[in-house]
Formats: sequence, structure tokens, C-alpha cells
Amino acid sequence: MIMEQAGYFASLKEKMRRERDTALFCLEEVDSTNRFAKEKAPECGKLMACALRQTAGRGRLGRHWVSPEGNLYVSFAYENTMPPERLAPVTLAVALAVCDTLADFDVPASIKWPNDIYIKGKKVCGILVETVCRGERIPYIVAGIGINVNQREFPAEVENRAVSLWNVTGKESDRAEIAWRLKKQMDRRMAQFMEKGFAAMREEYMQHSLLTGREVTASVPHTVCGICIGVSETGDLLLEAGGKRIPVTFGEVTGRLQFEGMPGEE
Ligand SMILES: O=C(O)CCCC[C@@H]1SC[C@@H]2NC(=O)N[C@@H]21
Repeated sequence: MIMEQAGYFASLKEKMRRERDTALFCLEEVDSTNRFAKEKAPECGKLMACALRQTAGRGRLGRHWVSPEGNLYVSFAYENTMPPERLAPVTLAVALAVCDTLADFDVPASIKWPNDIYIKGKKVCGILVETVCRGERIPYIVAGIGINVNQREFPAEVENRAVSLWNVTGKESDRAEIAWRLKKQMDRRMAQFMEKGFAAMREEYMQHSLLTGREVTASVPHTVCGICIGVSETGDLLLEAGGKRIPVTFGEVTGRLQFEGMPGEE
């Protein structure tokens, strides 16, 4: 039984009362908060949609995001002012907003490029950014964020890869407080991104980068194995292999992630 559930939405609504520029939706159950936010954005503009559970949560690369009660499932819609060709690294800005939020609760976390959030070598949060398109234009961006908060146990097939805040802190966390902080950090990072682009936050991203200095394998789409030397000003992952610098713009990267010395790592 998750004790904080009873007050979650009431407390979030209270905190959001003065945020008049953002429409808030608190949903007991929805297929996907991202799908919901994409549908509502043209009518409502800036919005925040939270759900207790999702029946068809969407993950990256067409995967399913299993969404039991106890965790945070939230999507934000923002009006986009960035030209489409400069928009790709917005997903990295969202990852930074999640790290900023977890830091507010004294939980240091790392980013596995492009936008998976890790604590102690295990994934605590997934991010899926989608767009609302009108012809050539992209009027809205939807950033969907799933944070494992009060889930205590994971299915056997993912338990060595997934972690929750409960696993890390040993206590229940207040989702309303986390959602509220996340909203503030998202507003800040999205404004920074729209105004100055990813280059303005690249250094901070690098400080959270889980892969830098590690050997990683990327599918670009052919498989490349190299040492990660960081992230470019346009948000590409940079690998060094065979004396060459190889930018990776999209796809899956893998590497040995349970190692020492990174923020939030053991
Ligand atoms: O790591 C991933 O594959 C991304 C997972 C993103 C999950 C979140 S939960 C809230 C929002 N709604 C969705 O349907 N997906 C995102």
C-alpha cells in the first residue's frame, strides 16, 4: 500500500494553483500521458498531465513503458519556438531537468546519452519526447517523463537494470513534491533551450554524463565501438575509434554501466 497516494493529486493541484500559464490534468488512468498531452496541446497550449497509472505507456524506439501505481508518469507540453533543425537535443535538456529535480531531493543521478537517467548503474527514469506537427511546422513539444518513485520491487527480468527512489532512499517519496519541482526545472531548462539552444547547457550535461571515458557500442545504424569522449554542441554523442571522431546522432548505445566514480554511481 502506497501511503502518500491519497494526497498526491490534491497536493499537486494546490501547488499549481498560482501557475496560471499551465493547464493541469490529473488522471487516475490513461493509456499514455504523452498521447493525452499531444491531443490536448493544440487546444490548451502549455500543459502538464499526470497519471496514477498508464495502460499503454510509451517508451523509446516503440517500446512499452510498464506503468504500475506508485511511480510518476507525467507529460509536459510546451510551445516550440525553435526551428525544427535545431530541436533534436531538446531531449537532452529534459534529461538535465530531471537530474536538477533529483538533486533538489539530494539524489545525485547520471545521464546515459541521450536521456536515460541512472542511479547506481540502474535506470530510474525514462524520457520520451514527441512533437505535434502541422505541415513543416512543429508548434508543440511533448516531454514524457516516467520516474520510478515508490515501486519497491521489479520483475525478475529487469531487476538488475531498474531502480526506484524507494530502493535508494529506503522511504516513500512525495510525488506531488517531485512533480512540482520537476515542473519548475522543466520550465527553466525549456526556456534556456528555446532561447540559447543546447550549447548553453552542454557543460552541465557533460558533468552528468555516464558514458564519458567509457567504451561504448553504438548502432549508427552500423555498429561502432569506441571510447566516449563527450557530447557535441548539437547534442551528438562523440566516440573516438581508430583515431577518428565519430558523432552519433540517434540510436541505442550500450556499455558497461555499473562502475565506480560517477555522480550517483557506486
Ligand atoms: O525510456 C524510455 O523508453 C522512455 C519512457 C518514457 C515513459 C514516460 S511515462 C510518462 C510518459 N507517457 C508515456 O506514454 N511515456 C512517457
